[in-house]
Amino acid sequence: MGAGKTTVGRLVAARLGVGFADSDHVVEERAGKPVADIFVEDGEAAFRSLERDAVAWLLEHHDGVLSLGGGAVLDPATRELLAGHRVVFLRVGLAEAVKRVGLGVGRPLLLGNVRSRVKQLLDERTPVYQGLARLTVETDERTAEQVADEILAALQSP
Ligand SMILES: Nc1ncnc2c1ncn2[C@@H]1O[C@H](COP(=O)(O)OP(=O)(O)O)[C@@H](O)[C@H]1O
Ligand SMILES: O=C(O)C1=C[C@@H](OP(=O)(O)O)[C@@H](O)[C@H](O)C1
Ligand SMILES: [Mg+2]
Repeated sequence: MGAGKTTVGRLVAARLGVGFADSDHVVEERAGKPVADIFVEDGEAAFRSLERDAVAWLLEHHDGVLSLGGGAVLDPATRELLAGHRVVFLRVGLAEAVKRVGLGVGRPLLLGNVRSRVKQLLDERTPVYQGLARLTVETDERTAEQVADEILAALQSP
């Protein structure tokens, strides 16, 4: 969270002239409410189930750039579906992630102590992200535009 997946994904899609989708947006559309409300009213397991279905649907039907929520790849079935896709890991450091997510409003997993939650999630998830990524891009001290440029350069080189 806060790595810039939604922001940078949209920029990369615009520069390539292809479609853009974000799994959180599809989940919100299907549920008819924001992610934060799904967590509070239905629980994380319900969110993960909607997320798994949304990602599976998007990987089959959406052509272009897809941004996932930060926890989507914790699901083994989702990881399998991503095999063969050009997965990009946007790496973000603890301090920068905390700065970007602010109070964590809209990101229910960060409520409470944002810094300690971000640290815990980075520690748990970084090996998963590294294992899946074809390309890893550092995002600290770079604008979203610079991150998008780096992804495009790397994906377009042979
Ligand atoms: N490289 C960057 N540098 C500074 N701010 C950024 C960068 N990428 C994204 N942001 C900002 O950080 C916040 C979180 O970005 P977002 O795209 O929602 O991240 P994610 O989808 O990975 O959680 C947004 O306010 C966005 O404008
Ligand atoms: O990391 C996570 O588990 C989550 C990340 C969020 O998306 P972003 O990574 O786009 O903020 C959103 O899917 C939900 O709040 C859970
Ligand atoms: Mg996002």
